[in-house]
Amino acid sequence: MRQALVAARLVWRAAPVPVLGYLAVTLVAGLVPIVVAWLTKLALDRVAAPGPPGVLLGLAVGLAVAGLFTSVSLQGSQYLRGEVSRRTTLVAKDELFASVERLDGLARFEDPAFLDRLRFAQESARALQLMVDSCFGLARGMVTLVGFVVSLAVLTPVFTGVVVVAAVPALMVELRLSRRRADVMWKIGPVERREFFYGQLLSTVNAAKEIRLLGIGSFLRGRMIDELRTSTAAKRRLERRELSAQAGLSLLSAAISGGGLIWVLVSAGQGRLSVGDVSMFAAAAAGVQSAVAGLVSTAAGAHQQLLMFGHYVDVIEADPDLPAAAPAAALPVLRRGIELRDVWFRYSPVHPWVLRGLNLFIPYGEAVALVGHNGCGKSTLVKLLCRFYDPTRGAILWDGVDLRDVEVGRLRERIGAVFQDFMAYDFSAADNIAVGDLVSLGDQRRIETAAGHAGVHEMVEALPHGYDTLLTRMFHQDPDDPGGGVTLSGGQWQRLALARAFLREDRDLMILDEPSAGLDAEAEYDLHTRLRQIRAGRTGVLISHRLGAVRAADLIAVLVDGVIVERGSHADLLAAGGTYARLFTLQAEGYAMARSG
Ligand SMILES: Nc1ncnc2c1ncn2[C@@H]1O[C@H](COP(=O)(O)OP(=O)(O)OP(=O)(O)O)[C@@H](O)[C@H]1O
Repeated sequence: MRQALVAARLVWRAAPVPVLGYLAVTLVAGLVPIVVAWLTKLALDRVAAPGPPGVLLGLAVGLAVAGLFTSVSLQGSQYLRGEVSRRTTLVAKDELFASVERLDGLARFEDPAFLDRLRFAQESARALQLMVDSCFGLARGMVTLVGFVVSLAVLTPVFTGVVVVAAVPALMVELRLSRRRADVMWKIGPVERREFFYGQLLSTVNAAKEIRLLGIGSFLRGRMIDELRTSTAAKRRLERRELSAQAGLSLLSAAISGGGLIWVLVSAGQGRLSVGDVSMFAAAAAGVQSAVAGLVSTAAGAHQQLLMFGHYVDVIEADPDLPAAAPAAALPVLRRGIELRDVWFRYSPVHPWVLRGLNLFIPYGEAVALVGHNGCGKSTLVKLLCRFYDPTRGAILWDGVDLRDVEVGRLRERIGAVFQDFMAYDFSAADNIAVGDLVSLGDQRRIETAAGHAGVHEMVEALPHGYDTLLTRMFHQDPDDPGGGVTLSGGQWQRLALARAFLREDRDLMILDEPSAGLDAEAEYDLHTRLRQIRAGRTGVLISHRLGAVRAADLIAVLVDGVIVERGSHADLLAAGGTYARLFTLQAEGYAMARSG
């Protein structure tokens, strides 16, 4: 019922007029077969016992009008159906992705069950029309059924009862089958998602290099086909089961019709029924049975679509993934600093601890560098600062205010960041930068300044269409250009991501996670010099494995096994002779050996 209500409200909101028109045409179309059957019976009776020709003519005109309506209504209902479909898909998709956008954290996107649900929800959003079709099909079937049942009951009440009662097991069987179908679709959801993943992998340019060099194309194709075989086998099993159940139901209805036909012919032979009655019986018996069969399978279809639509409802009504404080506290402009107080974190109860009671103070106006081995939790800490997850235990305090007490959007407005796995959007160069702060969309001066800070302005200007150059070869630059856009190098992309972050340089906190990993030595030196100038006196967190890049930081914190084991300036840490000193010396020796060797 919940799904049905949500669906009905959505369809009504999206397309009230077309849906009413579609319903009206559908209901009238449900009446037409009954009208035709009665007109035919009356015409045949007139032919058998001739009367005034005007009556026959009137019946013939009536039949012609019914035929005309059938063909016109078919075109009209197809248009209205299309209109309902277009409008509902638009609204449903918008609503679905608005709900996905409302998920503030990342955990749901790492939950396979949620991802399966989301895929079904997307399919349901596109196929909402099928549900409307089924419901209207039910209404139309009911109109036809009631009309024929009444017509048949006039001739033979007993036979009518048998036909109607025979529909009950059919309905039960079909409903069971539809539940089973929805069950199977849910079970094979992950299989289909994996198949889709392999398909994507085999057709994207990013994977193409490695797949070709390593020669793993047929291996991946094999895996894709294995997944497809698994889902196909499950569907085949389901359809065989459906086939045998439906064959049984067909046998039942054939036996009932055969019995009825024998009775009618015998009665007509004995003169108890007219030729028109026989034709009425044939039309009504076939009409009732096909209406019952249609109703049963439409009801089953609607039932299955509702079950699938349940995933859509679950997604749009999903609880927030990060608890929201009510009322939310105000987030002050940062003046003292950010404190991570005894922070424990693991990605889920089944994952190991990443942070284990970490304490760190990021003072206002200072640059703090995080250093540590791969996988020690540096990027995780950054994700907690942006509140993509909440600490499992402990707290993060922004000038004393717990991040959990403020609205997530307010917090993120105060942060600029370049993530280690930054995005390369298939947009123009200008838009790739402008998404860093949407108000700058179209503000060429701001975009160019940010690009200048990131040392990428000249490169972008030299592109075939300057800032308007499309940075992808997936789409055409314009319809007359067969070549598509351009592809940037890794380092060029990284500078562009930096330009995006520089649009937010006035924010309270700037996070740079490996901002120079893809840059050449000169560009790296240049970047850090610029950063020092631009970010002087501002709060920042910098992560880098190149220790030369972090030595100028006000504070360097060394992370080992989820806790900070050393903190201090470059000089302090070198003097302390601990982990940082060892790592720094190793790197410095590497360079020195390279120079001497
Ligand atoms: N989304 C996730 N779900 C589960 N585990 C994760 C997730 N992201 C990271 N991890 C795990 O958390 C640990 C810390 O990862 P993190 O990315 O924070 O390390 P890092 O210090 O930034 O490493 P690197 O220097 O290699 O970038 C790793 O063991 C990693 O496997």
